[in-house]
Amino acid sequence: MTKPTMLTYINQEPEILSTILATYPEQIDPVIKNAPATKHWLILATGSSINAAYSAKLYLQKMTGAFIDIEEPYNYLNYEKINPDIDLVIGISQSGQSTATISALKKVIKQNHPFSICVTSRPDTELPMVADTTLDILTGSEKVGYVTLGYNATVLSLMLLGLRYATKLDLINSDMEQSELMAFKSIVQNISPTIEKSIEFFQRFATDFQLAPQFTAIGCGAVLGTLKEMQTKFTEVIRIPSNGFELETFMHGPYLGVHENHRQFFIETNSNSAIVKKQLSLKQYESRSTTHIFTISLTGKKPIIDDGQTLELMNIDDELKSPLLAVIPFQIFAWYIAKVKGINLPHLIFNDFSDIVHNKTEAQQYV
Ligand SMILES: N[C@@H]1[C@@H](O)[C@H](O)[C@@H](COP(=O)(O)O)O[C@@H]1O
Repeated sequence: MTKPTMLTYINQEPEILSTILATYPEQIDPVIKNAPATKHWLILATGSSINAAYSAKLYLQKMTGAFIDIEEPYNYLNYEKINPDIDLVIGISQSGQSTATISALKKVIKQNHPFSICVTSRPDTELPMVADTTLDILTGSEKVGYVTLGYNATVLSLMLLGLRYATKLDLINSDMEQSELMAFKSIVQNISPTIEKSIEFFQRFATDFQLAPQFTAIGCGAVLGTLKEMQTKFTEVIRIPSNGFELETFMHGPYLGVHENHRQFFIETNSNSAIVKKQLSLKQYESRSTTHIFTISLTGKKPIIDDGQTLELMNIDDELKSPLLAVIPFQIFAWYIAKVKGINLPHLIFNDFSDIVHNKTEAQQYV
């Protein structure tokens, strides 16, 4: 049997995310069956899983009306004071074996006794044993450590958890629930065309990307998690300086690092006009220093600056759902850029890492 690659898993996203939708609400109902009404949520996760949490956060917040904090578990465990108002905690670990997430979740449960949910692809591991209930993201164990499928399955699973929870608590009615589901369906149906368009876009700019010494992605709102995932994925596989910055954050320091070979990606979503204007002014300013500016658009509008370097994706009216498609180009680019740069991803490196630093309860069997 041939070994799966990152691309194998990216190509499974249309099918698995459709399955997640098709099993709604049966998959989620048992998870929230005993959940009380809550107001202060805490999400603990690291790596791609915390990026997924940021991607779902604004949608979750809108649906549930809860205040949602997201924390890196190791820092939280060792330094932070636990807010006594936290009444629901979610620990996310796709492998179920990130040690800091397990320990931080235990600590919050011990102190506050909140309702606790584990989100994972492996319900048979350590993290689910700590929580009241487990939401399985239905991907099975992802054998490639540079996760792609698991990231997006986590984003959708979290969003649907929020949708069902809001329905259960009568915060939204069933018509609204159905219309949200229809919107998710049309986005998920668009994953395959988005993969194709992203590959075509990569092919057009393959040499430009291959020669890149540095990548930066910029955007705001719900795509904050996408920007962080771009940073994680590009660093993991392309292994050159790669950062994702919130729009305003970029304007307070990082802009000074621009140079003529800097590759910049701007993510455009259906934000309000003031944000659109501000982002455009930054893009125009940056284009004075580098010609390597690319835009990923989810607005359905023709680019204001028609520079031929815009990847026009589906129009997503509700910008809070944009992360589900916005990440696809970065996953595709990460895989193909690593390839053209001659990085042999199936050749595993730092194989003794987990054994020595104990970031996971056991070494992962990646391929
Ligand atoms: N290389 C992987 C990352 O891709 C992953 O995001 C992180 C967190 O993993 P988990 O979601 O299993 O807690 O673990 C590893 O470091």
